Amino acid sequence: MLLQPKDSRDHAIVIARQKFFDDGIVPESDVSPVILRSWQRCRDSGLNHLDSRPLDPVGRLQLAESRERNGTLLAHAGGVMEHVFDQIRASGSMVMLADVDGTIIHSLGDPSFVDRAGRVALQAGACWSEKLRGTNGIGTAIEDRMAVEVLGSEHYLDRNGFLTCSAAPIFGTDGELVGVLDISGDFRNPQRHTLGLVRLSVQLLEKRLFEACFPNDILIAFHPRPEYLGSLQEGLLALGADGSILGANGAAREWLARARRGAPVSSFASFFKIGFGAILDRASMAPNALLKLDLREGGEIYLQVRSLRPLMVANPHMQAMAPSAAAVPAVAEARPKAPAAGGAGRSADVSLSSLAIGDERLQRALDRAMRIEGKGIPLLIQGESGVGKELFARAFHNSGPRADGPFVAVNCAAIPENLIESELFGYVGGAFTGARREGSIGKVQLAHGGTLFLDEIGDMPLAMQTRLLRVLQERCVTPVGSTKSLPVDISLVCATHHALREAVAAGEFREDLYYRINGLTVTLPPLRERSDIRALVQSIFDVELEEVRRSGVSIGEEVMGFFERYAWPGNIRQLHNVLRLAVALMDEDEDELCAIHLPEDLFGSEPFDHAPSSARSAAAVELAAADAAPAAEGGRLKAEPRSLDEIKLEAITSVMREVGGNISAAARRLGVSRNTLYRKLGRMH
Ligand SMILES: Nc1ncnc2c1ncn2[C@@H]1O[C@H](COP(=O)(O)OP(=O)(O)OP(=O)(O)O)[C@@H](O)[C@H]1O
Repeated sequence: MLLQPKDSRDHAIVIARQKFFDDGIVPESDVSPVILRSWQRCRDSGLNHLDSRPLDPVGRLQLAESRERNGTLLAHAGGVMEHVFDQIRASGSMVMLADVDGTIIHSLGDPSFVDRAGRVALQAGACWSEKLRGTNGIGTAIEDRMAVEVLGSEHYLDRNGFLTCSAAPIFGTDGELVGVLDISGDFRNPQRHTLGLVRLSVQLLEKRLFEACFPNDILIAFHPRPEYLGSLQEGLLALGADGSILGANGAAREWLARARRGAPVSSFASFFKIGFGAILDRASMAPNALLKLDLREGGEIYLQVRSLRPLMVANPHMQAMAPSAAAVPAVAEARPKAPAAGGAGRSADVSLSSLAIGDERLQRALDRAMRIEGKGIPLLIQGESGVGKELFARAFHNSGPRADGPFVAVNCAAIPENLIESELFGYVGGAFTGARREGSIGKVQLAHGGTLFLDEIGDMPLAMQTRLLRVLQERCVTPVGSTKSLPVDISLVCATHHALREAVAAGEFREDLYYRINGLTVTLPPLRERSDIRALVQSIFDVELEEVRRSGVSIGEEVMGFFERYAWPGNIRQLHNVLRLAVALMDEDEDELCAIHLPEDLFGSEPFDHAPSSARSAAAVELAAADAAPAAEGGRLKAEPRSLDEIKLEAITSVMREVGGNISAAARRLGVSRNTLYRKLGRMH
């Protein structure tokens, strides 16, 4: 459309409306194609431009559900919207965030330019889909998947002619639509550059969503011109440790498609001339440096490695080299824990009696739990992280009458807040954006006839606590998006390392739910306070030896004494990992576990110089816990029994430490290529 003075432009649109609505003429020269396309869509769907019926906002529950589904989007959009609002505060405009259906889920600003009814229409809960409200910023941006400006009379419904709207669609990491950002104000006071501001804000938001989606992967930014690195125009790729492309932002997607002339690009290697391992080596030597690379298809590009987190986890020395990346928060593990490999029997066949190996406090907990088997009394297990709460829960299940039924574990702290509901209760097909067409069965339903284990129940959001309470009271579950309740018969076991009573007092945990889940509470002792450490060490060691088909290996008295005195901040999980690593480090001909098989970071270079006691420095304790962490994660996620490969990976970690994190040196020492080493390290996470 030609740029005209405001009044004459308004006038031209008003005339065009008359031609369109009264005479049925399509005024192509007077109206922009995007508006005209939208008018035609609205007319084809039977919408009357004179329609003035009031439109009710969606119900509170529906709004709450949408806000929960869009939790990640909301979390990142909040700051961006406030920043935008600061820029336009004086103009009396509103900033709005809508979901993919066009429902406003967050709005900022006071629309003093409209009456009360108009104000309601611009608040959270109002739906601005094109189907309901005709041509408008939000609805038309959704339909056309592009940024649009809808000024005054360009709105399809006469009654919306008081508005001017600038909106841009927000795309997720797979290029799917996740929402719309819109700025709306009085049509008599249009602001120049508003559409540009919306576009920029959406780019910023998409960038934040991208970074949040791949916190544990290698991120590289690139652009053909170095001055664009760090700008919103840069391409961003998330890569696995083997160089496979896990995600690309909009700029990267466009650019890759152009560079490969439409052919799919699945890995770094198919794109750049230089090997991925060499890039990472250079980046670890000079973090944040700009690297100039030659492309396979010709030409060159500038690139910056932003996050090396997967490699840093394997190699703590690299953290010091890449401080910006070190700040990337670890993402909670969304998958339920895989069965733990137990020293006192494997999790699949562990029973309450097999856990009893001599500690009195533990014995009391086991006795009490045995007494409530099969009686339908919920069990609450308390204790520090890593003391074996999940193993205890499995043992409780295996020892009771439901042993042949399912044991379903859910880690409430590990599931993003907006997914807990669908994870627990399931959903029907099409219940929300991103939902699988065939729907999904929730964990509560999966546990029907067996045991539902809710780990870290203290971290369950309040809204979910209410829903869970209803399920426990009514013994029925209603999947998201369904109206049908399904009966469920479950035995409930919960675990927490929080003092739940205090959480109740602080109003963070529902009191009624607290009483419902703690029919019986047992508290498992921390490892340092157990009197049966020796027996526990021996039984875990035996299982680890068996896994690598070894026998006839004993534990040196010096080491055993150390184990008994050590503070074990990571409890049995840490002990388990220390023993697993020790077995991997022992040569075939060695028949005694001694100090040299233990992680240096745990005990220092002279293992027994630092008598372990509560007097140990906090830093040393932290180191020990950190040392156990990578293996702990690996151990939790992998199904038993462990393969030789997994044991090798743990040995690689140790060589990496020895060579100070130098990938090339580690590769030389291990006799493999750097790429193989990166691949193996990547597989660990
Ligand atoms: N009695 C035991 N014998 C052998 N291994 C054990 C025992 N108890 C726990 N473990 C091992 O310790 C690790 C941690 O156990 P588990 O996951 O049950 O602890 P947790 O208290 O639930 O931890 P968190 O609070 O972090 O979820 C697992 O690898 C498990 O196999």
